[in-house]
Amino acid sequence: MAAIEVDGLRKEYGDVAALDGLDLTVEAGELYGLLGPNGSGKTTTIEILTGQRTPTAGEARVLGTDPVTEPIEVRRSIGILPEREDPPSFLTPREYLEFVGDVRSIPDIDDRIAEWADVLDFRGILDTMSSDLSEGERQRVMLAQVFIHEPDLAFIDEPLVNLDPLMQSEVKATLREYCADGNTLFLSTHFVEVAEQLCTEVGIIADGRLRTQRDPATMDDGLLSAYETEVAREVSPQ
Ligand SMILES: Nc1ncnc2c1ncn2[C@@H]1O[C@H](COP(=O)(O)OP(=O)(O)OP(=O)(O)O)[C@@H](O)[C@H]1O
Repeated sequence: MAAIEVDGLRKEYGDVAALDGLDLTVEAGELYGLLGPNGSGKTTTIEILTGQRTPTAGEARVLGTDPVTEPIEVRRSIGILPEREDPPSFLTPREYLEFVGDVRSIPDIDDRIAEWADVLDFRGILDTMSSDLSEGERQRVMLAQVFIHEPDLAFIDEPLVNLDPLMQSEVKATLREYCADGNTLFLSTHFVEVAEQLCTEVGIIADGRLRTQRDPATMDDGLLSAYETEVAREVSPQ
C-alpha cells in the first residue's frame, strides 16, 4: 500500500483553482518533496491530506484512510508541521510538548522530550517562555512535536525555513534517519536545493497540477533544469 494516494484533487477558493486535477502517489519510506513556486498549491495539498480542508473534487488516501471522511483518524496517525506555526507564546517548550503528550496519549513523554531536545539541540531552552525564543528555536520545538509520538508518516511545510546552516544540516540528517527507519515524509518547499539535496522523490507542482515526479538523483540535467522547464511552461505555454 502506498503511504499517500491522490487522484484528481481539485480545490477552488471562489474563482481561484488552487488545485486543478492533482494526481500523485508517495510510496512508504520515501522522503518526498512537493516543489513548486509561490501559489502553486503546496499548502492546499498538505491541508487536504491532513484533514484540515475539504477538496472541491477528487479523492485522497493517507495510510489507507480518507482524510475527508475520517480527518480525526488521519490526524491521530500522522505528524504535522504547518507553515509558520509556533508553540504558544505563553508556554515553555517543555509545557507545550507535555501538552502534545496529553493530546496524543504518550505515556513516556518526559523521556521523549529529553530525547528530542537532544536530537534537535534545544535542551538549554526547555524552560524558557516561547515568547522569548528565536524563530529557529521555535521551529526546532515545532519539529520535535512532529516526531514525538513516532508517527509512520509526517507532513512538513517548508522544514528548513528560519534555521541556520548548521541546524539545517542537523535537521536534514534527522529527516533522512526518520525515512531510513521505514517511515515516510511529505515535505513542501519552494527551494530547489532543499528538494535536490534531501528528497528521494520530488514532485514538481505548477498551477495546481503535478508536472513531473522523479528521483532527483536520476535527473541528468539536475532538478533546477526540470523545474525551470515545468514552471516556465506554465508561465509561458508557447
Ligand atoms: N484560504 C484561501 N482563500 C482564498 N484563496 C486561497 C486560500 N488559500 C490559498 N489560496 C490561493 O490558492 C492558491 C494556492 O495557494 P497555496 O497556499 O496552496 O500555494 P503554495 O504553493 O503553498 O504557496 P506558497 O509557496 O506561497 O506558500 C494561491 O493562488 C492562493 O492565493
